Amino acid sequence: MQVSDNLRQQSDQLDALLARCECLVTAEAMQTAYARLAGEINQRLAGHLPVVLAVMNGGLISAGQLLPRLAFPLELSYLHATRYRGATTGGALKWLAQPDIELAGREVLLVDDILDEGTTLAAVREWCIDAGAARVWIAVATDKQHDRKVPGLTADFCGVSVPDRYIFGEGMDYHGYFRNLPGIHVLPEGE
Ligand SMILES: O=P(O)(O)OC[C@H]1O[C@H](OP(=O)(O)OP(=O)(O)O)[C@H](O)[C@@H]1O
Ligand SMILES: Nc1nc2[nH]cnc2c(=O)[nH]1
Repeated sequence: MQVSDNLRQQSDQLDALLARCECLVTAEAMQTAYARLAGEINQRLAGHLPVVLAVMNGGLISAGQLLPRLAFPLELSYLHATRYRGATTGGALKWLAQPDIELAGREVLLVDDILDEGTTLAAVREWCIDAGAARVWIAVATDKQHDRKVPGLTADFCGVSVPDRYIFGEGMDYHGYFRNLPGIHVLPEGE
């Protein structure tokens, strides 16, 4: 099948953009961060039979990196709550899918790619508590450094701290693309 000129052009533009972007955290450094994060989670949650919830879409890669490194029985499900939907600034949270595991009385580990302002994880944590979760833990691959966080919301487990810029890779997108990129990348300043 022939790729349309339009798609080919878009693909070339994305390649050109990526070539101008800066890599903030290398793929190797992210592997080290996932391994440390998993070690911390193993220490805290082994024996608790937690429910691990990947926060889609961004949490897909973090969950995929962490889960094989968790050395205890757990149940896995996912939820899809989004407020950026391809944009570089956040809007209202929209739920697209809720978890299919009963959370009452369970310890729940939310896994996501980034804690930015915290609106997403605060709402998801609240939802889990309303569903009867005994305790909600938060694990993120990245934690963005600024003073706009939802008060009281912190990650229990964090891979790397990142500066206050729009980043992508390791599950995070740029207009829907680049989630599959290993490592953390930023747009050139001012773009
Ligand atoms: O801390 P916040 O400011 O709320 O931002 C963090 C959220 O933003 C991203 O999700 P997004 O809404 O982009 O959906 P996606 O996972 O499908 O990319 C990311 O995966 C987090 O869930
Ligand atoms: N891709 C991406 N998604 C986000 N969601 C919240 N902050 C960010 C960010 O910096 N990059």
